[in-house]
Amino acid sequence: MMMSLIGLGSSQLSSNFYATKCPNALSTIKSGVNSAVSKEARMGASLLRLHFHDCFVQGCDASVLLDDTANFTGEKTARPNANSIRGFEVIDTIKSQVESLCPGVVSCADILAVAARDSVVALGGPSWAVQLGRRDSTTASLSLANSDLPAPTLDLSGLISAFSKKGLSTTEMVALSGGHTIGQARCTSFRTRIYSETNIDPNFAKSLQGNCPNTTGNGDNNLAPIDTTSPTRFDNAYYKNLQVKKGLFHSDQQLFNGGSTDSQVNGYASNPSIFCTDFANAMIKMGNITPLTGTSGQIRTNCRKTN
Ligand code: HEM
Ligand SMILES: [Ca+2]
Repeated sequence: MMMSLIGLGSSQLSSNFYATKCPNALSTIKSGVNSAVSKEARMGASLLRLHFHDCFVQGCDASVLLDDTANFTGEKTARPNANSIRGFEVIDTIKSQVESLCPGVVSCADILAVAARDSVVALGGPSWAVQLGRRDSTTASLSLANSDLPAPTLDLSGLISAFSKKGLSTTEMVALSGGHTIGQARCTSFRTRIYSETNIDPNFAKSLQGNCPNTTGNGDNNLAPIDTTSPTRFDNAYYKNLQVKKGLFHSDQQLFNGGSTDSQVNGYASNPSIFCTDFANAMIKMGNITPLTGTSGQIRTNCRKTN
């Protein structure tokens, strides 16, 4: 008994945290996600990415959701987030439903973790038991968002160290990168790759150039699917694309470029169920990055601002 009370960090989270405190919390979140994803499939991708961008900055504490104000600087203007992360209105809607059900009980950080899982499921991917009991930060970090969220220009060694800094292994990094099986990216995130790199399928590069002009400032926000084959299906096509040099980002193609992670990409490309298992386990691990628990932090009433 004493041992479980003394439990450290992520071991304080549990999958039944809201079972008596707010029994309908999880079904309410699931309905909110399903309704948003049925209106726009891409929203599933955007919600998955929100959880990732939360957890890599100060841990999974909903810091990413805090709005900038005259006297508060959040993470939304960080380079990887600005003009890019989305889904805040969906989280607002879910939060207000959960608040009317159980005021002051369910954290924004937990809503992000559950919404990420439900998004993956809604798009045909694996499910997992989300660990719960995270609390919300009263702070955010623009500088950590700029330094710790991986850039699409990173080489394999940079990707490995960005994940290692968060306690995630190279194997987990390759599995989590499979999140790029869904969603869209802006021209500015892949322009250099499609005009200057040689480890890219030439026809793939040419077709992307049509909607992403070479000159910076032209079409910067034009979108392309990250998984060119099935952008609204959570499958293993991302890895199959890498095998034929159709990774959209420089960083994606780094996972299959003659280096140490090629064999894992081959494994996931040929065995989708191993990818799904590894992805689910790595998501649980990512969701355990330095949560606030116990009496740390707070349960925000409005995910965009502290109480
Ligand atoms: C491995 C290092 C990673 C890098 C360098 C990276 C980089 C990026 C970039 C540049 C974009 C496009 C942003 C834009 O152009 O607006 C993007 C989108 C996305 N990323 Fe990643 N990412 C990484 C890992 C992850 C992980 C671990 C996940 C989730 C498990 C993830 C999920 C997504 C999703 C779903 C989108 C599309 C979002 C949407 O359509 O709204 N990424 N990523
Ligand atoms: Ca955070």
